[in-house]
Amino acid sequence: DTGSAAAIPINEVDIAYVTPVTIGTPPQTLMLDLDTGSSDLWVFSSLTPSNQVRGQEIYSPTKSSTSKLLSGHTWSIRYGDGSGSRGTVYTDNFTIGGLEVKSQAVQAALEVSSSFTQEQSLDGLVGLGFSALNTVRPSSQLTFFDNARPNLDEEVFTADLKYHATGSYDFGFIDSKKYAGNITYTAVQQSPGYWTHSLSGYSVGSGAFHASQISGISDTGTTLLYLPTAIVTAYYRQVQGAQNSQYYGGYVFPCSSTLPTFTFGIEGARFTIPASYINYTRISPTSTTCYGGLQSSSGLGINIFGDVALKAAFVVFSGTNPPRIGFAIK
Ligand SMILES: CC(C)(C)S(=O)(=O)N[C@@H](Cc1ccccc1)C(=O)N[C@@H](Cc1c[nH]c[nH+]1)C(=O)N[C@@H](CC1CCCCC1)C(O)(O)C(F)(F)C(=O)NCCN1CCOCC1
Repeated sequence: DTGSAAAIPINEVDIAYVTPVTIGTPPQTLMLDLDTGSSDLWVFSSLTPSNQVRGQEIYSPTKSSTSKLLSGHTWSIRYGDGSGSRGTVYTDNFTIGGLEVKSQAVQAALEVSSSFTQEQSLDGLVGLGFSALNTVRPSSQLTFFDNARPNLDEEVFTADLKYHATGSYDFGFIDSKKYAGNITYTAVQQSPGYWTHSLSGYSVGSGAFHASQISGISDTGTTLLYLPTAIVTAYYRQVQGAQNSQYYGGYVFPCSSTLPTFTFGIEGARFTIPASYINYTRISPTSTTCYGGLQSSSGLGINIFGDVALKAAFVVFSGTNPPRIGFAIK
């Protein structure tokens, strides 16, 4: 089997991407954020208190003839930006882009934090990390990818995220029309459950390439690119008027600045992030100060290769044994 679905930016600065999925019988369509940085599939539901729902589509298990309560099971998750949710668990038929998993664990929210309530374009998440990270207790549940894997033509899914445009996620096949040249693969270390791998180095603008192993996670659910402070200061040293603002919690610069590109290595291959991706957003609609798409990871404890980096490439998440991740120019 295979599947293919759209990855649609939820706002004009690509803060996140959502994908249409269907749950249950008859199918209920929700827009979910496919997130390789976590492994819970959770949705706004008919069980979510109405004062916590603001425009989101909800999953109603009682309206689905194929839903089953996974009795006695609960879940609770906290994300890196402090947001979180918790609830109960059903199994039901779940489809992404024509690829169906019967009795997928669907985690129905009984409570969501305010940032989820405020994000009306996001009806929940599909965790595509390793199932070891799933928070359902007493027995943890498998991700959509892990459930689908035995039926996939190839044990892969791919991410083709785009700058200010709709991209795609494919399951079970690698679409050679979506990239140019070869795919360069590198080893993934799957503990504790992220797609953890190394970059082989970086360069700023037309500067020399600095070879160094930089370990981090490729995370479709994180907006920006977070790297070690030394690399980030080297980058912003090239930007007139840039400063690391305590007030804004990161590097800001005059929106009129000319930014250099940023290149990262995967083994021997090189991927260049255009300057426009790093001129992330104005700090407020009328401001002439802009916030960078490359920020320091020092507060996170982990380097995160988020959407700003991933949208510069065609990325193959390979569930083979051992797992690996591939990058190609597009
Ligand atoms: C633009 C921005 C200022 C950087 S943002 O912070 O607002 N962007 C958020 C994403 C977002 C999109 C839309 C609306 C609101 C928030 C962002 O990039 N958050 C990151 C990480 C971060 C921390 N600090 C700065 N950024 C995050 O938490 N990403 C998680 C998914 C998000 C959660 C909020 C909703 C959108 C999806 C994540 O799963 O990718 C993660 F990997 F970072 C994470 O937290 N994974 C949870 C891992 N646990 C480990 C223990 O077992 C359970 C799972």
